[in-house]
Amino acid sequence: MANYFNTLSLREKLNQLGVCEFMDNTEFTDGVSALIGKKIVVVGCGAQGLNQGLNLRDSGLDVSYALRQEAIDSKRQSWKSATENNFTVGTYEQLIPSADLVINLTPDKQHTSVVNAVMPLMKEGATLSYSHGFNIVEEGMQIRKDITVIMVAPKCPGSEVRAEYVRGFGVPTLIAVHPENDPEGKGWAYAKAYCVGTGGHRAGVLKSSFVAEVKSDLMGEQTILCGLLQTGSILCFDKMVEKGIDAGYASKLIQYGWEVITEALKQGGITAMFDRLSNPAKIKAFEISEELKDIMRPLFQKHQDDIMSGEFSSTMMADWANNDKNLLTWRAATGETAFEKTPAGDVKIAEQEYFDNGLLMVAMVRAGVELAFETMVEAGIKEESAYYESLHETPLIANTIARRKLFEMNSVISDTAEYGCYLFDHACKPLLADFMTTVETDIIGTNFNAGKDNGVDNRTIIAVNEALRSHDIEYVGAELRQAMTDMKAISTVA
Ligand SMILES: NC(=O)C1=CN([C@@H]2O[C@H](COP(=O)(O)OP(=O)(O)OC[C@H]3O[C@@H](n4cnc5c(N)ncnc54)[C@H](OP(=O)(O)O)[C@@H]3O)[C@@H](O)[C@H]2O)C=CC1
Ligand SMILES: CC(=O)[C@](C)(O)C(=O)O
Ligand SMILES: [Mg+2]
Ligand SMILES: [Mg+2]
Repeated sequence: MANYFNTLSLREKLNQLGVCEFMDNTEFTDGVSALIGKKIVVVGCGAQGLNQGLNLRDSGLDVSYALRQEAIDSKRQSWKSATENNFTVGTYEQLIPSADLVINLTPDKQHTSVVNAVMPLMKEGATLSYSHGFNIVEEGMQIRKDITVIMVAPKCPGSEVRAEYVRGFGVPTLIAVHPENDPEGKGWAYAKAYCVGTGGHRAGVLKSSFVAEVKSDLMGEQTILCGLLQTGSILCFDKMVEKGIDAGYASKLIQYGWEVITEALKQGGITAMFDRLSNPAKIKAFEISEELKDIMRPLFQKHQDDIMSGEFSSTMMADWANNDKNLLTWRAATGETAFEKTPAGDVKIAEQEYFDNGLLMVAMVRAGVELAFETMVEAGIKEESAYYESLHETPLIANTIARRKLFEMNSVISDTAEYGCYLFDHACKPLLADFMTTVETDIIGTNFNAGKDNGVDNRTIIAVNEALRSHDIEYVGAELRQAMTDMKAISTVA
């Protein structure tokens, strides 16, 4: 198999990268009806598998799980998750032949072997679905021509797919039909019904393509969503401890700080997040984020270039062939960092304090969100897709860090995202080394406003406010958030 994207002409590459149509509510008036009475069989019951299945069942659909024999025999976690939630569990041979929709939610590295095992068992005219385009685009997997191939990709970690659904909201979702596999023309009806079943239509849905999804998802996860939050957590923690801040305090400020500051981001964009700072702090955080953007821009561009060329995929697939040696080594090393090994202190931190004592974190979030958005759009990804993949998903990843630090984030995200996160982290830490030598506790660990009056130069604050609100991400974000009428505020740790 060859990388499907690399077989396309430049014109077709740009066409497929540019597929992105916002689908408003009127597109979903049929709800889940296209899938009522259909047998849905989910292969894999992990982060996405369990949580999507719970949502689909709660939406009235017939869901069961086909697990690999060894998961059943040795009662692995996936078997426990499916049976403890009272789902029917069976083998491929037992459940696939009668399935109308087979949802493949196994790890990307297993897709080729899983699809090769499952496809011969699928009945004529069945549908196969993915939540990430890697197997089709980066590996060029060929699917039997009578099978419809669709994608429903939540722009969110599995745990939050469920958490937002339970709150009565949902998560932004990209849906697609593989142009090579829509023999009966039913792909979009199935993809829309499946998307409604997960609650995605309440947050926002883009009619996308396998190419547009994979090239943006890899970029978002490697840079702003996981990579920068990992690098930022480690660098900020080490800096505070180096400067004598209590380690328990430093740990708590970071573990919960990303969630608190990005809750403002989720509700009102970068402008709203910066508005939580005093004027002097806003100007300082703006200046820091401009400097961080200049330092990190080449690294963001390198990640996007390597994703577009297929260089990233071949690097990661070499590790698959080497039994995930790098992934497992880097996962263990992350667990040994001081931030991961220092529990959050039993200390009260007021919600506002996370902003006043965390200017560097606010600056990192702005720098990362804007850089990821700019780099994706420059590479041919449309703004709506880039928004969901950068600004909106950052708070959802931050929710996982608030639960159990980087361990939780790296457990809940896919192995593909985790691998890319470590690649970014290894390159970004040295890149920021010189900058970090200039950092004092006034921008991370203590209240920036202490001992200062609130005065600023009028022209400076006017220019900063204009720069923050005039970024393209703020316009597309305001539009997309208007459609998020069901968005719920989450209670953040004070
Ligand atoms: N994680 C996330 O938040 C997101 C993931 N995605 C995509 O969703 C898909 C699933 O990812 P994710 O939920 O993270 O995966 P997980 O690693 O969380 O779960 C994988 C599941 O597949 C099973 N599995 C592992 N190896 C095999 C195998 N060889 N054959 C059959 N089943 C196997 C595992 O069960 P066991 O090991 O017990 O057999 C587990 O149930 C991927 O395509 C990913 O890119 C998309 C958006 C976000
Ligand atoms: C959670 C998500 O959207 C990721 C980061 O793309 C993934 O886990 O692959
Ligand atoms: Mg993603
Ligand atoms: Mg991903």
